[in-house]
Amino acid sequence: MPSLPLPQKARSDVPVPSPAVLVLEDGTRYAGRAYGAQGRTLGELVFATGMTGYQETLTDPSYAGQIVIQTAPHIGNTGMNDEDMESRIIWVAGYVVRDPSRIVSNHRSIRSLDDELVSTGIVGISGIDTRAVTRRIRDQGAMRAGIFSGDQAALSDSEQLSIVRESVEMAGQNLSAQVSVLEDTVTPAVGDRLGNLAVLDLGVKRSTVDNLAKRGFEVHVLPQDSTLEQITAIDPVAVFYSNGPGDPAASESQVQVLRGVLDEGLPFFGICFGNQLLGRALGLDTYKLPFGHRGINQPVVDKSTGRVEITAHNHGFAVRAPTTDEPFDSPNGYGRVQVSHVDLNDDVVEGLSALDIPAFSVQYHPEAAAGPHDANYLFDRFRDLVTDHQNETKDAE
Ligand SMILES: NC(=O)CC[C@H](N)C(=O)O
Repeated sequence: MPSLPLPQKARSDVPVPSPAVLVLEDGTRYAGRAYGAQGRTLGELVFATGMTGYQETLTDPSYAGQIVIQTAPHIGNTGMNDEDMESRIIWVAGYVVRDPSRIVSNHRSIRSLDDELVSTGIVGISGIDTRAVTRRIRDQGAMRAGIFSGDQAALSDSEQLSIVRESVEMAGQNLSAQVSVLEDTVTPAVGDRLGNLAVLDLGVKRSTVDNLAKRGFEVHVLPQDSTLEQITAIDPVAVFYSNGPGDPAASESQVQVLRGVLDEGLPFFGICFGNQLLGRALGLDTYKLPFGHRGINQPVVDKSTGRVEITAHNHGFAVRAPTTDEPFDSPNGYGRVQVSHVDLNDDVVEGLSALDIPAFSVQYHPEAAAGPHDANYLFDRFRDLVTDHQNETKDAE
């Protein structure tokens, strides 16, 4: 069983670490030390390669149901603060790190990551060679896994493995209800007010709301099960679908609502899960990637300009679209569609643009926190789409 060595001799001033084990569904086991809360947790094991931004990763609702492995070896050194939360809580199902920082050193830090994991009940494991686990997932594909510590560490190897193998797969899961707001929450526009924006909250991040508000939208974050009537009731100038956890193939009702939005002619922008649901509304399928994209240095080309952006990603599914530079017809009759962005590592579709209706989306994160801001122009593109649409509607009157 591959593992990093435990300290050989316990020092009297350092608490003796409790053992923990990471068990993959293929039967591989990695021994480590309990980190954060102790007990048992199950989820899809995914690796994130960002060298910064662990707080933003942990609080990104798109990670619900997933055990996150950080390839960055040293985690927790800047502690936790109130400003970098992407949502109100930590969403990961479990956390796998190599070397947790023993001290917290940042002027903004108000608590340690370890304390936060304990107080919020997130079961983690440290002392793991996270890059070795990552290589395994890269070669074998995404897997279900479990972390067992505390009394759960005493279960036999075969008991632990069968618990992992009986756990739920990510494919087919609709997790939107777990992460969404229950009531409309409003963030006022910053600067000149463009109008109300209806944001369907499938797991929206704070940075996205801030970026939209800065473009002049009064941002109404609406529950994930909002109907078309509830969306149009706020008199929106446009509609936005957020990022979020789960399998886009399992979000039928949100796809139907989006078709209603497109039929109304309302301008639309979607990010990540929102891109996948636009794809489905236009009549395309989604599929599961072998191990997903999660990091902050993915090269993506914007086909309309030829410009390459370095971008932040967090997705395990993608849209299947014809691999052609030419526009193709939407199978659902929404006119021509163009694959607007492509990942240069693996040619995965990273953006869609409808040419005959005011709708576009990207699979990656223009709000990038942490991460480069190369793609931040997409929020301007959305604002311009909305103002152009407003001008065209006025001209037609
Ligand atoms: N960040 C997201 O919106 C992720 C979308 C979807 N859950 C996926 O894994 O592909």
